Amino acid sequence: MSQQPIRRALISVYDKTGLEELAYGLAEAGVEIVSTGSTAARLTEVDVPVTAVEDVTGFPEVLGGRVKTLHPRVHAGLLADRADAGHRTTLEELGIGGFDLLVSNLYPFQETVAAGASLGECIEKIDIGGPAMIRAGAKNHSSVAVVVDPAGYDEVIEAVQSGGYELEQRKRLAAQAFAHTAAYDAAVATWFATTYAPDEVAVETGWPDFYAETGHRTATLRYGENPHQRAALYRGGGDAAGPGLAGAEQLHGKEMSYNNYVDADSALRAAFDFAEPCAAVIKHANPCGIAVGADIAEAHRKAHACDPLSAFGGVIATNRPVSVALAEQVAEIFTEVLVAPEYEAGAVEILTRKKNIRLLVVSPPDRAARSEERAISGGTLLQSADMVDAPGDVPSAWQLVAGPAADEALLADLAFAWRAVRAVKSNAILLAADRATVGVGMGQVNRVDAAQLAVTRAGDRVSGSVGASDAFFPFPDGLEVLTRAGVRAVVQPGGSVRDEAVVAAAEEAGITMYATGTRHFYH
Ligand SMILES: NC(=O)c1ncn([C@@H]2O[C@H](COP(=O)(O)O)[C@@H](O)[C@H]2O)c1NC=O
Repeated sequence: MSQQPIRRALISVYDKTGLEELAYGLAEAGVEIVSTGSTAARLTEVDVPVTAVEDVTGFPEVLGGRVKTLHPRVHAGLLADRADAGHRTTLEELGIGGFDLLVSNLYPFQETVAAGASLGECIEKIDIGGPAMIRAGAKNHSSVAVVVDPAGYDEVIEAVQSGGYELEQRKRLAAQAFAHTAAYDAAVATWFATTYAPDEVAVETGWPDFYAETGHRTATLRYGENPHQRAALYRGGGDAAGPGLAGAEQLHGKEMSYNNYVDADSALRAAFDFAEPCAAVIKHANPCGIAVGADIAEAHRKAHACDPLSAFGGVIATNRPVSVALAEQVAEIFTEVLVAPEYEAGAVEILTRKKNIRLLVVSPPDRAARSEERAISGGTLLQSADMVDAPGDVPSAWQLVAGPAADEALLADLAFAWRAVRAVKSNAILLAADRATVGVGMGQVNRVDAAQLAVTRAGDRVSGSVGASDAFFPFPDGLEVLTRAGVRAVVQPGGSVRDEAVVAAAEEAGITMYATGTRHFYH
């Protein structure tokens, strides 16, 4: 029999959202309710008949709640397969009632850790009895329905009234239940490995001996990077309510594609590296323009001007609300995605004149809070995010290695170029003027070609521009491509064994060159 009537329910919930309505519905349908301590107290307060779990177990709730439901009378009731004659006989002989429904949610361990509670409080918020019950009921889904999310309470009432859940529904509920306890256990294990009981290597390096990433599917995508690839979006469990692209709200446009997400993420990374109003235009995860401006519309105008040809069909991110002026500009350009922290009144109406543009609202991503992951065959690489706060990222920490010191305006352009080059795939050379990119050489396998590409793209604008190189010049040749074309100042990490020759080339060309001591590869 696929449908399983609900006659007896065990309710043990920390989060009491929707509890009363659920209990009224169950009581009205004549379902017997068994509950733990404060869940039972709440139901009694609202006049719902309830049996205390202690009356079922014949054992008091003890040790400050550490032992409430951890009892054979509870677990046999959850684990007995009603289709198994032997199980039924055992329950009868022992006088144990079976449960048809378990409603439970767990102590808020993750929230307690996030709130900075003491280690002792965090330990106390590790739920033991709840996961044990949930896992028991979920294993025995042929007989028991397990509900772990208050959002499912309406469905519980519907099921009770219609004669119980179908087997397929109980299987799905069990799948959700195991996902719930798995994410919970992953959070506990991660906290032990990182904070409470890290091993020696973790203490020394910050990398725990255990790593778990759990997530919920929030979208299936039409396809992956190419039409023959399948793809979906999962939102990180630890990040569930957090900021970032995976939780962005889409206001308009077609469904986001896999490549849209990748490009929008690169665009956000670039735009939010700057404190001033900044716009980044991205294609294939590389910038075709980044600029800062007095306001966001000016920033976008400057970014777009870098390479209008490539900006066609691009993805734009801004680190400021989209103004009406910006909306008017973007509405004129074929744009796949615009992602921003907010849209000012009227901006969305202007942009939606374009049927296909995807408009996303995003809370600023907190990249520092997460390790960056990359799948490799058979494993995963983790690294801390490359932020713009490395020691050599502040111009005051740079070393002047050639030519005269830059004046304020030149230094501002160099500082802009140094930040912006981080958004360019290596090997990267970026040329800028007036705090806007004018030529980007990206993704080359040698630095000379990257320099040549940047110069070619900049065209006439190369003369008087400044250059940034994501890593040192291994030979003078790459730098010479820039100086011959008219670049007047360069910032680069330095540190090549041939630094002397590179500096000599800069001196000979009469340009200013700074060394940052910090590298920003981006692959
Ligand atoms: N120890 C136990 O036997 C036990 N059984 C259930 N719990 C949890 O206790 C909470 C409900 O308790 P109360 O009804 O007292 O608020 C639920 O989050 C449930 O997951 C337990 N608590 C922790 O492990």
